[in-house]
Amino acid sequence: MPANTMNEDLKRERQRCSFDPKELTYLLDGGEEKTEERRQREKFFLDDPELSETAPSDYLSHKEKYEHAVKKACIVFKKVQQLQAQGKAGMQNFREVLGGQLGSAILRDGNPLGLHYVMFIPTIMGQGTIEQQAEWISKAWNLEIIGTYAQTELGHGTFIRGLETTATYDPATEEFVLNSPTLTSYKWWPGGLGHTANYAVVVAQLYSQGICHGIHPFIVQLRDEETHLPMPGFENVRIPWNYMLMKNGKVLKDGSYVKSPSSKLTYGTMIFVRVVIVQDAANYLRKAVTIATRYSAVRHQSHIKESAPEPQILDFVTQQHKLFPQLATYFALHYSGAWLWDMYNNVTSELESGELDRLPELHALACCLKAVSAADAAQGIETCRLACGGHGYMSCSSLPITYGLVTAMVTYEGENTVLLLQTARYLMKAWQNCLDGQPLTPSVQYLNSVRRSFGGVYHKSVPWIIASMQRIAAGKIETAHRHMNDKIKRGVNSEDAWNETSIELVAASEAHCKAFIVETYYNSVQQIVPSVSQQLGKALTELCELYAVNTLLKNIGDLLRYSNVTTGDLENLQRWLEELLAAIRPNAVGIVDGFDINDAIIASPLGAYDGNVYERLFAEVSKSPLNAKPVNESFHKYLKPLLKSKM
Ligand SMILES: CCCCCCCCCCCCCCCC(=O)SCCNC(=O)CCNC(=O)[C@H](O)C(C)(C)COP(=O)(O)OP(=O)(O)OC[C@H]1O[C@@H](n2cnc3c(N)ncnc32)[C@H](O)[C@@H]1OP(=O)(O)O
Ligand SMILES: Cc1cc2nc3c(=O)[nH]c(=O)nc-3n(C[C@H](O)[C@H](O)[C@H](O)COP(=O)(O)OP(=O)(O)OC[C@H]3O[C@@H](n4cnc5c(N)ncnc54)[C@H](O)[C@@H]3O)c2cc1C
Repeated sequence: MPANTMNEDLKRERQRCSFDPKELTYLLDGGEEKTEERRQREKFFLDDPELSETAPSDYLSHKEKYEHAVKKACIVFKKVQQLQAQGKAGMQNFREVLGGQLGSAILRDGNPLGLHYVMFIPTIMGQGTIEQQAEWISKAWNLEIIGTYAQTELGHGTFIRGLETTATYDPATEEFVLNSPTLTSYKWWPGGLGHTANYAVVVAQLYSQGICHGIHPFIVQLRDEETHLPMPGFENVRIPWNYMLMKNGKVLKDGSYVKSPSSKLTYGTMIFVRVVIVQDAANYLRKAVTIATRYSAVRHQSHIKESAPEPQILDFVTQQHKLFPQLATYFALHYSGAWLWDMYNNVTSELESGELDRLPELHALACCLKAVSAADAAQGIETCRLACGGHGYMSCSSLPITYGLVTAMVTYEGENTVLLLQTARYLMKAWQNCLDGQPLTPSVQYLNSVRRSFGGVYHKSVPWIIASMQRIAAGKIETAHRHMNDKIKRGVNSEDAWNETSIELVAASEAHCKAFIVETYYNSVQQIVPSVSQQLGKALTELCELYAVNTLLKNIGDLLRYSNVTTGDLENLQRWLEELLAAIRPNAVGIVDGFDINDAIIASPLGAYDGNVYERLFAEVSKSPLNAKPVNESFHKYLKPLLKSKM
């Protein structure tokens, strides 16, 4: 590939952009200094020859992939320690390096230590007493032990009250006896459980004095610290009394049980990971949309006008309609995720001082935001793949693997439908409170005002769209609530009525979440615009408007059902959408440049900064071991005899 050549189309795109992409980068990183620190950090890892790929891991066997991943995870860990020693990395950077987009670029096939950092350590911090934290945290930080989070069993992932593993307290020896007596009680899915971890937080039903007290977390050693040989399996395994994490519920040495202020505090780590997922989903989406946008600026195909040369595929308005909403969705999830992170931190510190009031609202928001961000990012990444035609299907494009990582988010840490139903539970109570004139929490305040009006007159503004989406959400909440209560009045018991209404309940939850995202995104942009250049402010505003208009247009049926919108208003909305796509078009490449994702993290011939798509694609396929020899052995072994036999 010729060195230092830049694709001519991308050069032109960069000249057309109305703002300086660096300004966007600094905004997203939190300042120029932060950008510089991030870039240095990335360089520190990506320039390490031991971490850079000599050949794509696609061509390795499963076993080799695992061994390769462990080797790299260990190198990464040592490098993080070096940074920490120099005061250049904190907990947040740990997450970025080990779990964020940098981590996923270095450890393309998964991080064997991921669960150690994302769930094992946070569980000890959130559920362990001060003494237990003192005992376990430094060992875990220094990787003297490697942990995982073993909750899901073969028979149960969602319904954790139904877990079968038991931990029975024996006061005579001051030990817990752990048992997984059936096939369905085997722990199944925990990351790193098979070969990497030597300890786990095991979630089990606590029995003491003959009474079951529900699920609780226990630290269990899985493998010998020296030989790494597995400890005897989960049949009557004894662990010391103080291996039960007892910050919340406790068993005293005599076996009496002291209840937690809320049994749901045991579910705390899950809330933490759901909050983290919103940001991660956004970051994976921005990587995919960077690839697809740059590719679409470089790729020429077909005609718009027969007389003109083949256009960049980015000039097809349908292509813009595939990609630009994904650009906007990134920002929407980024700002909603940041908002949720702040709320999480505030509520967590309130919990520390015994205040539990805001936990239900946090749970309701974390559930629906995790579900919607995972689903929308997965769908958005798939749209980006399709937007790259055949080349997007190639594994080296990085789009299939990115989709694979994000679609897993739909299932893990609470399956999406199940989480939306948790939010629906909260919304049904909120609607009842609204009817009863009871106070409402901030995120559902809108129900009060929307209840009184069927809709305002159309005006071309995001506040009108927010109001419309709130009307849709309130309408759906009201309908589900009414339908469920009608059933109950007709004699259906409340649990069956809930199940029978659950399609509408899930839809209500999604609508509530979408209204929340649009409002949070809009408020964030309103706050930012005065502090940035007029050009960047305009670009950010257009993206926000696009997200709002496009989301509303995707819900035309609901809009017609729940507001007094006219068909003329819908035509106005469609025109507005088309105007926005045209306005964003010149800035599209500048926006993804502003994301400032290093080429090694992009890891796709379609999306590199220089736009040398075809040269890079060719270089990539040349790496396949299949292409090393002109004739593969299988020809002589199988094809040739078959061809001969036909002669
Ligand atoms: C630093 C390095 C980084 C490295 C980075 C590497 C990358 C790495 C990527 C990540 C990788 C992750 C990998 C996945 C790891 C797993 O997937 S771990 C397993 C996760 N499992 C789950 O999420 C299970 C989902 N299920 C559940 O959460 C619960 O069973 C359910 C669905 C919430 C139901 O629970 P339940 O006890 O039956 O509750 P339910 O009767 O429905 O409700 C009772 C009450 O509790 C409330 N409630 C339920 N849950 C909660 C809660 N959490 N809080 C507060 N209240 C709650 C309800 O709102 C309800 O309230 P009321 O309406 O009665 O007032
Ligand atoms: C990549 C990956 C990594 C994971 N890592 C871990 C880990 O490290 N540790 C760990 O403990 N677990 C882990 N898990 C397990 C994960 O948390 C569970 O798979 C998840 O919680 C879903 O539970 P399930 O598999 O039992 O699905 P199920 O609950 O069996 O879901 C199957 C279907 O049933 C539906 N359903 C279930 N209950 C309800 C309901 N109440 N109402 C309506 N519909 C319902 C669901 O919507 C879904 O359509 C991981 C899973 C994956 C995929």
